[in-house]
Amino acid sequence: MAQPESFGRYRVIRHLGSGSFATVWLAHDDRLDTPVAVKVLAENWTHQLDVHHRFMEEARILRQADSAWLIRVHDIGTLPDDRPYFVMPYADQGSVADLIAKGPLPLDEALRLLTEIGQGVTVLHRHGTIHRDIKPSNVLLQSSPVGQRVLVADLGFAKSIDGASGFTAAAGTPGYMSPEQHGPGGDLDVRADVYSLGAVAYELITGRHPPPPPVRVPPRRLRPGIPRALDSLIMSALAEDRNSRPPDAKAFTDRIRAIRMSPELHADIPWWTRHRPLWRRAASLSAAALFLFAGTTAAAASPVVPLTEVRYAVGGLHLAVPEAWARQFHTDRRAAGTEGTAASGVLVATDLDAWEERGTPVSGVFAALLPGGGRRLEALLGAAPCSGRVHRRAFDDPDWSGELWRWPRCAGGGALTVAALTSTRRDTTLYLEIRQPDDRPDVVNRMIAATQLAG
Ligand SMILES: Nc1ncnc2c1ncn2[C@@H]1O[C@H](COP(=O)(O)OP(=O)(O)OP(=O)(O)O)[C@@H](O)[C@H]1O
Repeated sequence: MAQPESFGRYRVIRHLGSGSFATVWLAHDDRLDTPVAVKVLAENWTHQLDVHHRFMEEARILRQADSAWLIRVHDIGTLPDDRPYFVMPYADQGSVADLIAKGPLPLDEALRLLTEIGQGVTVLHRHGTIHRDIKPSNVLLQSSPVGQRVLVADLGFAKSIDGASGFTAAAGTPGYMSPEQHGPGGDLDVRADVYSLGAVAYELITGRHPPPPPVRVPPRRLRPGIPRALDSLIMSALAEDRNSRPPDAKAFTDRIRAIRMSPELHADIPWWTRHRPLWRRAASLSAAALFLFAGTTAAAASPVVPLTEVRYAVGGLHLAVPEAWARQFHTDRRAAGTEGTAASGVLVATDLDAWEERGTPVSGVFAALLPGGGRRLEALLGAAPCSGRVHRRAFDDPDWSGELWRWPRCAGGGALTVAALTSTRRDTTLYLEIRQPDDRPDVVNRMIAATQLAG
C-alpha cells in the first residue's frame, strides 16, 4: 500500500494498521502542531453504500458522544477519490491487547482498566448505542499527564439500540461476542456489550483468551485468590441467558468499582501501594512485610508516601501528588463552592467517578487557581462540605500562605482537607480539595510544600 503524502492539512507520517474496512495512519496536524490518527475507508469499499454509511456513522457517534473515555473525532473529510476519512487523537501507547501480551497484570491494574473501559461503554449506552465489538484490541491507550488513559475505539459495528432488533448482519469477534450475536437477525440490546465486558474482564484477570460460550471454567480456577465477588461478576456477565447478566455497562462497572474498593481486595496490601505497577508493588510489599515484622512501634509510625509531579498547563501549576493517586486526570472542572468565580482546575484521583460520589472512599486532589490573593475559605465554601468536627489551621511557607480546614472523617468517605492559599509571588489564590481514605495531614503538608507555580 502506497503511503499518501497528506489527508487535507494532515501530513502523513506512517501506517498504523489496517482493519477490515479501513486503514489508520499516523499524521501530523501542522497547524495545531500535534500528532493525530487518520482513519480512511479502504479503497475496495468506496462504493459499497452500507459500508460507507457505517464508516460515517462511527465518526458521527464518536463526535456526538464526545467523551473522555471514548476516542474523539476532531475532523472529517473526503479524498479526491470520494473516500471519507476522520481524524482522531493519536493513541501513542497501543492497545489493551498489547498490554495483556506483555504478561499478567496486577489485579488492581486490571480492575482500573476494566473500570475505565466500563465507563466508556456506559457513555455509549447512555447515548443509545451498542458497541457490538468490545475487545482488548479495540481499547486504545494514550499518554496523559498522570500516566495513561483508556479510550474505547472502533465503533465500526456499533448500532443504535432502537435499530439493533430485526435483521442485522452478524458482527463481533469470537470469544468476546455474546451468544445472541452469533447469528444474523438476533435482537440485541446493551447486554450483548455486558457479555463482551465480561470476556475482556476474563482475559485481563486470567491472561487467557476467553473461550466461546458457554464459559465453564471460572477465572478463580485460573487465578486463585481473586475475590469471589469478582469471579461471580465475570461469570454472570458471561451468562448465556442475558437475563442473568448485569443489566448494562453501568451496573457492571459499579460492581467492579465496589470490588476495587473492597476490604477483601486490600486486606493484605496497604492502601498507598494499591495502584502501583507490579514491579513497584513487589518492592513495596517486601518493604511492608519488613515494616509489619518490626512490630507495633514501627507500625504506629507513618510510612513515607512517594510523591510525583503533575503539571497543569493553565497558570503553570505544578502539583505534587502521591504516586498511587495519579491514575486519572481531568481538567476544566469547576471547583465545588467556587461558583461565580468561573474557576476551572485540575482533578487527579484514583477514580474520577468515585470522586463525584461523596461518601465513596477515594484518593485525589482538586486544584484551581483563582484570580486575586487573600481569598478566604469561609467565602469560597459557603456550606460546609462535611458534617462533624473541623480542624482549622494556618499554613505558611516560602511559596504559600493561607488556611487549611480538615475533616478527619467525612461522611464515610475518608478525610477531606480544603485549603485557600495565596501565592507569595503572584496575585492568585490556590484552592485545594484533598481526599484521602485515611487521615494523613503529613502527606497534605508535603503536597502543599512541593506545589509550585512556574514562570
Ligand atoms: N486513534 C488511534 N491511535 C493509534 N492507533 C490507532 C488509532 N485508531 C486505530 N488505531 C490502530 O489502527 C489499526 C486499525 O484500526 P481499525 O479500527 O481500523 O481496525 P481493527 O480494530 O484493527 O480491526 P477491525 O475493524 O477489523 O476490528 C489498529 O491496529 C488500531 O490499534
